[in-house]
Formats: sequence, C-alpha cells, structure tokens
Amino acid sequence: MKLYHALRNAASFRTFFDFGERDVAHWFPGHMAKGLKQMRATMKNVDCIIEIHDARIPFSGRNPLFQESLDVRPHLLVLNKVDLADLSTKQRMVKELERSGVKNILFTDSLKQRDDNIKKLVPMVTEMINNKPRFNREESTSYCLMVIGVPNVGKSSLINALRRTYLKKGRASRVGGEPGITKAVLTRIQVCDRPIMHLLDTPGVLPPKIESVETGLKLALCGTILDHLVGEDVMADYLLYSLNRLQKFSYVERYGLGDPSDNIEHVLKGIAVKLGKTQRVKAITGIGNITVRIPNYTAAAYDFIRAFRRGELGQVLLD
Ligand SMILES: Nc1nc2c(ncn2[C@@H]2O[C@H](COP(=O)(O)OP(=O)(O)OP(=O)(O)O)[C@@H](O)[C@H]2O)c(=O)[nH]1
Repeated sequence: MKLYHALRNAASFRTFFDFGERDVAHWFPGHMAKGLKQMRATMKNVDCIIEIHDARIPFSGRNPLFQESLDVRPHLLVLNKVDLADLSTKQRMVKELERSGVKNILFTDSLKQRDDNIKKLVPMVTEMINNKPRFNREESTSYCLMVIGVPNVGKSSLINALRRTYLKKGRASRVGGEPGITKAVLTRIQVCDRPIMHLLDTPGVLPPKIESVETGLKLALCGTILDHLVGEDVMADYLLYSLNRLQKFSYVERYGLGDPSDNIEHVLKGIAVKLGKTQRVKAITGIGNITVRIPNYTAAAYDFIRAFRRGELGQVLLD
C-alpha cells in the first residue's frame, strides 16, 4: 500500500463526524409488527434461534426484541459477510459480545461454495440444543430452527448455504406447508437430514435498532436501510470519514485520486471524472442559455457506496 502524506499527517482527517440535525425516526418503515407477531407465535416450535447479522457491524442495529425468548432458548449469533469485514480485532469483538450475553458466535461467508464455518453450524446447534431442555418437545427427533435478523444480512443466503452443505441441494425450496395455516407462517425448509433439521420459513425480518444517526448510517452502508431514506450524499460522506479513520485508503488508487482526502465533494468530483459520470445542465448567462457539463455527484456517491458493499474498498469494521 502506498504511503500517503495524509497517512503520516493523519491529524488532517476529521476526528468526529457532524451528523447535523438528522432524525432517524423515518429511516425504517414501521410495518413490521405483523411479521414480529408471526415470529412470536411460532416460537414455541423452535429449538434454537439463529440470529444473523452483518460482521461489519457486530454491535450496531441488532434488535433485542427477542431477548426474553433468547434467554430460555439456545441462541447462535451468526456474523455473516466475513469476506467484507476486517476481523483483525476479532478476539476483542468476541469478548465484548460475550460480555453482552452472546455465548455462541459463528463467522460465515454464505456465498462461498465451501465455508468451513457453515459446516460447523449443525454440530454446534445440535450440541447447544442437547444441552438445554426442549420445551415440551422431548419426543421429537428432529430439530427446528428459526433464522432471524435485520434486512439484507444474508438470511436467505445462509439457508441456501446450509442446504448446499448438508443436503447437496441448490436454492432453498419449500418442503412442506401445513394445511390451514398461512403458508408464510409455518412453511418449513429442510437444511439437514442427519440429524433432521428444519428451518421455519417465517419472514424472519426484524426491524433494525437505530439508536443514533451514526448507527443508522452504518446500517444504511451495509444495505439494511433504504438509501434514499437516509441520503446517498451523507452516506458517502460518512463512508469517506470511516475509511480515512480506519486508514483504508484503497479508494485513492481505485478512483485515481492522487491522495486521500477528507472532503467528500472533492472525492466525488474525482470519482465522477474517473468514471465519466457527468451531467449536462443548462446555465443562463448574459449572452443566452448554454449547456455545461458538471460532475454527477449522485452517480459518483452510488458507485462509492456500491464499491464498499462489494468489498472493493477493502475489508472494513464499522463498529
Ligand atoms: N459478500 C457477501 N455477500 C453476501 C453474503 N451473504 C449474503 N450476501 C449478499 O447480501 C445480499 C442480501 O442477502 P440475502 O440472503 O438476500 O439477505 P436476507 O437477510 O435474506 O435479506 P432480506 O430478505 O431482505 O431480509 C445479497 O446480495 C447477497 O448476495 C456473504 O457472506 N458475503
């Protein structure tokens, strides 16, 4: 990695981010109560809860709504998308999660064809269930799991990865709906045959816990909140602030910027020029109307954010 002047002179970067007067109240739609009700209703059939979250934000946005159920049922936290996360401080992260009551943690890449940690999931879950009483279900020889998590963390991908690993099957297909019950509530997906393990195909989607504007921005960068509700401009700026703070400067080379910068307008302009993303606007001058080309800042911001999401700006830990 090139050593930039700015790296030696890190003091020139912002040490805090100005969140302005933003209000997170509308950053996540409030229509999720129905899904939550369904999830609670099916909970009695569940032997283990698999909570999946984005490994780039192991602390931000996880919804504690199920805490009361988690206290009695085995609970596994799957931190997914490890291929995108900087895990150099993994041990510290695990300790902190353990301090907050999370005992079982697994790091996964659900898109990888053979992920060793996905292979560990079934034995781990089996042991966890066998070490706890099974809530009126002792007679059953099959296990029932529920996958929950905030949007876009990889719930479907994990289910597909489990089926790929344990059943040698591709995309998840539903393996039985129970008559008389809404399909969306109690459809079961088999993920393993030895032992027999099903997942309840409930919506599984929890609203994220947005406790601050900063949490909201991290969730938005990870694709959990719709971009336009938060604003691509502030997301791009927070991304730039984070990359500089973490000294992840690969964006400089990617976009041919010369040096790192903490000025989002300057960076977006450079990105727009590099990508040829300009737009024509009419300008009224003293001698009439003319058309001028200006950088398309929105398109540049999108590219910057998408590159981060694909891991093309390096592995990052936002928390
Ligand atoms: N890089 C990477 N991308 C992943 C991984 N797992 C899932 N994705 C991607 O993340 C996006 C969301 O994955 P889904 O499996 O649809 O997530 P979900 O939680 O089911 O999404 P919702 O149904 O919206 O709640 C997709 O573009 C996946 O390809 C992973 O381990 N690594």
